[in-house]
Amino acid sequence: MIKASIALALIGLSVLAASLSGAVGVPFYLPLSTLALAGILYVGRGIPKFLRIFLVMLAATHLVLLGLIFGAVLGAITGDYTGYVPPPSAALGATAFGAIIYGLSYVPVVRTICRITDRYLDSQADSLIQIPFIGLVRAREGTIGTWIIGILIALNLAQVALNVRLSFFSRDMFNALEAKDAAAFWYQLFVIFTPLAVVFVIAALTEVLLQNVLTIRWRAFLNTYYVGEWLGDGAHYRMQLIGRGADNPDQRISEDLRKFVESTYSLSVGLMNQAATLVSFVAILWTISAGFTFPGTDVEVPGLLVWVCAGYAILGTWITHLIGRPLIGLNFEQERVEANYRFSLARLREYTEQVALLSGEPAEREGLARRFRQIVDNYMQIVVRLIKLNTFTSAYFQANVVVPYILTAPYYFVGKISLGQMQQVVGAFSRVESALTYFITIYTTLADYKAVLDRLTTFEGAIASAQRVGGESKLAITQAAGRELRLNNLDVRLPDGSALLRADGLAFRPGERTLMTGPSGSGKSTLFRAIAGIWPFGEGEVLVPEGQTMMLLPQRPYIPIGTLRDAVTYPGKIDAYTHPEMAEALRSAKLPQFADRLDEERNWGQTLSLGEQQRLAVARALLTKPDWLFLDEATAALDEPTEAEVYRIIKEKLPDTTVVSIGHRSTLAAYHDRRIDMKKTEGGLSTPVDMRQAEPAE
Ligand SMILES: Nc1ncnc2c1ncn2[C@@H]1O[C@H](COP(=O)(O)OP(=O)(O)OP(=O)(O)O)[C@@H](O)[C@H]1O
Repeated sequence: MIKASIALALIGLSVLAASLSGAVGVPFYLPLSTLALAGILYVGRGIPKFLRIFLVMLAATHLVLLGLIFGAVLGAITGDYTGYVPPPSAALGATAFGAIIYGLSYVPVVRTICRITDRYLDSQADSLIQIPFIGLVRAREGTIGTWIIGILIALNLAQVALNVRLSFFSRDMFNALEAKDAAAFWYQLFVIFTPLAVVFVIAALTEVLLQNVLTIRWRAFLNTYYVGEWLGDGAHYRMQLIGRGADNPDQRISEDLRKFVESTYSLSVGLMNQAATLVSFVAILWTISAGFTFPGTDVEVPGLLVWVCAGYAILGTWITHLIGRPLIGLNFEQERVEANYRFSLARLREYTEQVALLSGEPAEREGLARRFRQIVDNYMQIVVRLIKLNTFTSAYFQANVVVPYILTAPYYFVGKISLGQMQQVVGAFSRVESALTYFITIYTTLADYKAVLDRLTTFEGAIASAQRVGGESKLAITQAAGRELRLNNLDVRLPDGSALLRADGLAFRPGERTLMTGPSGSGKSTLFRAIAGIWPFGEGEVLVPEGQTMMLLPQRPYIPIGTLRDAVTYPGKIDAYTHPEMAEALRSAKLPQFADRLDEERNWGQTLSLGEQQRLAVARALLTKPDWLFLDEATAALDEPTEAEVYRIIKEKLPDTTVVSIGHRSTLAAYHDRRIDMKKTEGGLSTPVDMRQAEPAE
């Protein structure tokens, strides 16, 4: 609060300096505006780092401008200064921008942007960067990002300054032409223009290079961060259990992060560039307009050209908006129908076998054609709209060429301005006009950017709730001495809080093979999830023998995209096992035909039958040799003789592994020593009952 008041007072000071500058002059307002900017910098120490970079760079610009102005004053005294004299308003502009940036740090949406951005700028990760002429430099990633953004801001401001200087070159060159002064003309061309043009090209190239380096490094950092948060501590699974803001994480991580980085850069630096351009060239137009009278009258209008230019830009943008407005909805619709079509194709690719079996190709073709027709129909509407819009914008752009001449010609003919000044107005007019147009049309980009920001924040929110649910879970997995796995006072619930099952004192003993049976939906798989530590809803304790490894095989195993070697070693490291070990595991798991295809890369999840996928998972278990192996209907797709063979192999190859299975087939009982049946109690709650104890005859 105190800081905001100080900043407000400083902004007031800077405005006061602005209003008095005309009356009191440079010596008065320069120290005042410097003091104001220094004050804003001082109170701005607490604002987000991203905004602070802009503040610091503006302060630096302010100092450079001050230097130029003092140089000019000094030059005027000694009489040999011929360079560019920045108007006092330029230094004041820097102060005003500083104040605006400080104010922005209080806007909620800007704070959200800075929160995501500062994550990168504060990154402590050790990193390397290749700097031309210096070589590889080691620094913290956040420091590298901060420096690149700082340099990019400086380059953008330098380009604005160069444009301003070039507009004076244009004035002087045309004045030389008008005066038929050949020496002055060549001087302007070679001594003034050429070095400026070289600097301009170098600045533009450096900007392109740095901008691309920045966006990819920034995106890489955010990508690692978001993927880490999403996958960390099982948040990805819990997010879909609680189901809030969890849709399409793929889009959020790939698309939205890319758009966030690109738009944050282009909007922030772009806005600053356009604002600086606007202020600089408005100052030029304002100065040249001095003494201009309203056409046909004797009334002097201060800054006449500025008002005409603003009116012209607003009128043009307004008409563009009226004609182009439907394009926003049409483009949105186009993205939607394109996405629908893409999704239909991807779905067809996934279910190609089912479609072929049902001879569903004609139906698919018709469905695809219908969806594609939507693309074409919408596209045609866009084309019609674009033609209307282009008719106006082309005419407007053509008019842009002559309008400034029409505006200034009368003043030129009466000798109020020189040909050079007329030329300078033409350039300044187009820059002010395009800067104003940029501000007015940016809202469509902002709407898109806001949507990206919302998707990222809801995604973060979903990750945070998933982490909270995990952290606050009263369902404890405790490592304990001893060799038994024991459930103490365990109440497992559904995500909505309703009770699902209760187990107290149930123990799984090492070496004993246990089969869990029970009606579908009674909670057998959920109990496995609780034991594995991924189910957060409920309370109680699962005592796990200390230091022992656990592996759970679900009914449909996950097969990653890649080689068979990737699939069989998942989630372990690919080089954790030798080629013969993997081949042997596949042979033991009754997949001998794949033993020499380990390096073949294909979508194995789609190629292998469900039974083969289940045997592949068994091969993983044979390689991993866990202390505890939980099989959740993990052999349900196998024929009975193969299932029997798989259980025999597990017993033979993993003699020290304790097996707990879930299954419905009665034949499974033969491979287990003990049966636990999930019974429903009167309240609808499930509870595991030890059938060996309950029915000793079995
Ligand atoms: N993420 C979830 N959200 C809501 N309810 C769930 C969720 N996961 C499971 N359930 C519910 O919990 C109950 C138990 O499911 P679970 O898969 O554990 O049963 P199961 O005994 O293994 O069944 P089956 O023998 O058919 O595999 C079911 O009624 C199921 O609908």
